[in-house]
Amino acid sequence: MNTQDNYPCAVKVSEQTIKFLSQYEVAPTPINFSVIYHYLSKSNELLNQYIDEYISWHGSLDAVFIESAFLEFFSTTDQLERSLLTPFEQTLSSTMEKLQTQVDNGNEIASNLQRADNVLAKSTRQASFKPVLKFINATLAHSQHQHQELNKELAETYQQVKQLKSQLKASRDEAMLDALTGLYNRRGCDEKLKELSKESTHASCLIDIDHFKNINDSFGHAVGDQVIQKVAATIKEHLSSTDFAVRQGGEEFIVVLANQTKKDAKSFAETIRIAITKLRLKQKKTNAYLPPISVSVGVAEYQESSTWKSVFEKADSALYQAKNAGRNCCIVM
Ligand SMILES: Nc1nc2c(ncn2[C@@H]2O[C@H](COP(=O)(O)OP(=O)(O)OP(=O)(O)O)[C@@H](O)[C@H]2O)c(=O)[nH]1
Repeated sequence: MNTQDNYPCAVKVSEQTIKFLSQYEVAPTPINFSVIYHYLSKSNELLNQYIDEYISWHGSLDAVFIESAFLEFFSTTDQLERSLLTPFEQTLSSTMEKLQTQVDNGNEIASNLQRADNVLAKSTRQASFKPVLKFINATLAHSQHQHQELNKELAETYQQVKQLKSQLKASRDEAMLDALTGLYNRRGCDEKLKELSKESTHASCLIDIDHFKNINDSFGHAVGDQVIQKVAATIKEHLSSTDFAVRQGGEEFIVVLANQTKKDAKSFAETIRIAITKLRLKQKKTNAYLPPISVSVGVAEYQESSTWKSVFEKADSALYQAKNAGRNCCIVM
């Protein structure tokens, strides 16, 4: 059953999941919910076999087994969010709505009872109904109180799910970033490239710090790291909202300029190159200035029939030429 894009179907399976879990007296926690939701939607044959075998052998289910199924069949944060948190959040939200409707209905009944009570108060003949009315009122009040308490608990769980989702998003975003510079890493680069239109023209700049080994050798690795950070910050300052920058590794960076040509990229690369030559970096320990820094840049263009792999290879050849041409320059291919 494909519940992915089918909201009514997903709600139905969510409700069946809650019933199923309560039948086996297993709490509807996000993990239990997710595993059984997938089991009932028959989205994974192996998962179904795994659970069916356990039930036929033990005649029951328990949270420890369900957690083992979770570890076996669900692992990445993406799966976790898609398969577990989102359906769980939807079910919680629809359950809360239903409860609220019941509380509202209860309020209406309570006000009707109050009206009946007022009428009876004026009549001495119907006095025997009064204790009955009182009993119904007390039962209703008790049930409403329970509903409200349950709703409060569900609202708290709902908040926890929301928090978990934003933590997952933060950790997913973090996994796409380079820890030293805050630019995208290779994985982030792959993800960002997927967002670009395959039919448009884009440009790529490959930027490499010149003679970086000398900086490390003369001032140490920590200063080398600070130079990398400074160059990354300079690149970042010049990006528009549609561009993105990547630390490809070591002292090499990629900038992708969305919907721009290699001519645009050349002028962007020149701006960056000049800005970097103007940096005046001081070593904190000695207060001495570091020698001027420069970068070489290779530019290549993505067109409709290109692959990004071929574009980066072209940019790499252009960068190689820029290094051979004496560095501190930009070559377009
Ligand atoms: N500080 C620091 N150094 C790094 C890092 N990653 C790589 N390196 C160093 O960067 C240096 C790169 O040196 P090379 O590839 O020879 O290039 P280069 O000295 O910049 O010379 P050209 O590119 O030819 O101008 C090596 O010494 C690496 O050890 C890093 O994360 N931090």
